[in-house]
Amino acid sequence: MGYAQLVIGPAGSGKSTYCSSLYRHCETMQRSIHIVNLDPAAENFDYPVAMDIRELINLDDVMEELGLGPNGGLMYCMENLEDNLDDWLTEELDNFLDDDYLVFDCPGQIELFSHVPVLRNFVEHLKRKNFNVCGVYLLDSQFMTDVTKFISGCMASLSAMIQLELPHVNILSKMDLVTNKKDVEDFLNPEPQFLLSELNHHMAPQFAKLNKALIELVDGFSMVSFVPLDLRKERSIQYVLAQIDNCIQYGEDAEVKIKDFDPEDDD
Ligand SMILES: Nc1nc2c(ncn2[C@@H]2O[C@H](COP(=O)(O)OP(=O)(O)OP(=O)(O)O)[C@@H](O)[C@H]2O)c(=O)[nH]1
Ligand SMILES: [Mg+2]
Repeated sequence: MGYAQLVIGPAGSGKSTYCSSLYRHCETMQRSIHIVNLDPAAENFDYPVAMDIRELINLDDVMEELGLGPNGGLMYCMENLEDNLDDWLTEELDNFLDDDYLVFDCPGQIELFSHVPVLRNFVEHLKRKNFNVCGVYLLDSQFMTDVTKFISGCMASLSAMIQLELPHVNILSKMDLVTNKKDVEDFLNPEPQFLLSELNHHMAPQFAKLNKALIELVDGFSMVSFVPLDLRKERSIQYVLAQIDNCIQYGEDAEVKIKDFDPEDDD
């Protein structure tokens, strides 16, 4: 059994920075973790890259040879990854041990988790290879200052969650940039009633029915919950990691072993 985080979220939401901070945190904790680059457009890395999509396909070559722009080129690369799940990915995964912990740093193009099946098939493949996978959705806290932005962020996260069908943890990134913590705290675990009244307050009266339907939808999926992440604080990283570990049952076997061990039995 392996463990994996699929780190997703809009462009610039802090995915790669999160991956490198997580790597350093685990290094300090003497915990083994491998970061995988799934972004064919990435160039600089703050973490050792354990596996790299750029070894499969090169974005510049694709753009030049097929006359595609950066986004079309990226989609082509990701579809190429999808075509190579059974050979390239399988071979690469064979390099890891049975209970290794992999973190996949994904590109930020929203298409990847809205209407193309690439990531979903990628995840299905990981599951077939016996990985416990968690979707880790990053949203920039800078976009979390009023209810309309919050709902729009929830919708994007929800569409990823539905598309991937994975245990899902929402993270509010870049908390160090938030000057007024109170503004954001309102949205970490909000009551549906609070969201609805805020939304009605922001929108013209003819949207009242739509607002109600939106809040019911978001509430119905019980996903209106974000874990704040402040990368300056070890404790914050540790807390986020514990939430994700819990989702993929990482460490539970170890815990059982400790619980089963009764020092009284020793004599
Ligand atoms: N202050 C602050 N800046 C951050 C944090 N995380 C990321 N950034 C900055 O936000 C920008 C984008 O960060 P990345 O980690 O590259 O974001 P990404 O989600 O990997 O972006 P794409 O790969 O392009 O989708 C960079 O300039 C980072 O330095 C954070 O926790 N605090
Ligand atoms: Mg990145």
